[in-house]
Amino acid sequence: MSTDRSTPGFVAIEQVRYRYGANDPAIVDGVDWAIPRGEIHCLLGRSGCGKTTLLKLAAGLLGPSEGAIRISGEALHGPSLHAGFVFQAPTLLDWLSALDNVLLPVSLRRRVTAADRDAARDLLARIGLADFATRRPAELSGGQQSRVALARALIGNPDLLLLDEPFAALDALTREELQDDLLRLCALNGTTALFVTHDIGEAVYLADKVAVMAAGRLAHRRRIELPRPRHRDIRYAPSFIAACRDLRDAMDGEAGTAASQRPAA
Ligand SMILES: Nc1ncnc2c1ncn2[C@@H]1O[C@H](COP(=O)(O)OP(=O)(O)OP(=O)(O)O)[C@@H](O)[C@H]1O
Repeated sequence: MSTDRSTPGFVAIEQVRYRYGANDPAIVDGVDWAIPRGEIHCLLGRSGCGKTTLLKLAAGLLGPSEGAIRISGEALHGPSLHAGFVFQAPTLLDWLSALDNVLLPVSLRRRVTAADRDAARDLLARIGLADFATRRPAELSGGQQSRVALARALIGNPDLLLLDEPFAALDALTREELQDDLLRLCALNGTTALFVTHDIGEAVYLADKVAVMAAGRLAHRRRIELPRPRHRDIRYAPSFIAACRDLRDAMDGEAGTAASQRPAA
């Protein structure tokens, strides 16, 4: 898609509700959310509050029970062709090299060209894996596997990147490096991203805007005004710490509210 990347509401989630079964409670319960082109928005919330379900709705992997999801103004009726995905586990194919894993989305659609191979090598180089292109996943560390998964999601230069706690299993320092890789690659292509996490610091570091989800609703939203490009030193800035504290308070407040709304045992 070649429309203006500054158009507001590139991703528009409009009054969306979702129930897994017709008589089940709404897991996503009346969510409104607009993500302008080129922005990174983070969805923060405790385990089980509905984050992955909302991400699957945004991906078109689930269809809303009520409401609509639009990408660039068009209602989504199935898996989005314009989105790249990064899941909690890297989910690489063991028998393919790192390079061929990155090229997988292309090879599933058509014959891989020399230009595709160059693009994949370029992506691997940008995330520090230039010398690992021929290695199989088992010969890579967890952090390197996550980098390959990120490169695979970006190979088609998607307009939208959807990430579901992609770095949760990594140690803290590797996670910070991956966050920097992600910010660099998104900035390079103006990629719009929706990133699910339960880590407050990760959300503040990455996001233009953070939404706190509790019991299926977006209970609190906060724009993150920290300058870009962001550097890891910013994590010690008073404004960073204040944003983390505000979001933590929102999560604690919503946890109390959600608990008080649960039926008594
Ligand atoms: N396929 C399904 N069928 C029925 N219920 C489901 C299904 N998938 C998820 N749920 C329920 O929906 C609720 C929200 O799940 P979801 O995975 O969206 O939460 P989450 O916030 O992403 O949690 P986590 O941080 O632990 O991944 C949970 O109560 C879960 O049990």
